[in-house]
Amino acid sequence: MLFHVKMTVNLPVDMNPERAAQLKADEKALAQRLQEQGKWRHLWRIAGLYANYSVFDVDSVQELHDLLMQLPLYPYMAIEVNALCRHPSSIREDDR
Ligand SMILES: O=C(O)C[C@H]1C=CC(=O)O1
Repeated sequence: MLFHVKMTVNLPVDMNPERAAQLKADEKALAQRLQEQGKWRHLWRIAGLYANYSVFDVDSVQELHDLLMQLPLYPYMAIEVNALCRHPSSIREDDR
């Protein structure tokens, strides 16, 4: 199942810089692990914003929920989720 996810990060302006750096490093490590596993299929920066558009490929809504909740930056994110399905005009045979 594919889901389009928008994540907007809002770190508190008074957050300790070392704490912020650690959260970002932990987030990057998990994001790269999930990409290697094929769960986090696309990750794009939204130009000009501390935000991304992502596509997740998961087995269930519950799995998506659990992945998002475990992101280190989750407490500081606004997240929007849209379920995707195949477009009848798509020429990509490998997309579900
Ligand atoms: O930078 C972001 O968009 C937030 C988050 C998503 C992946 C990652 O490494 O950090």
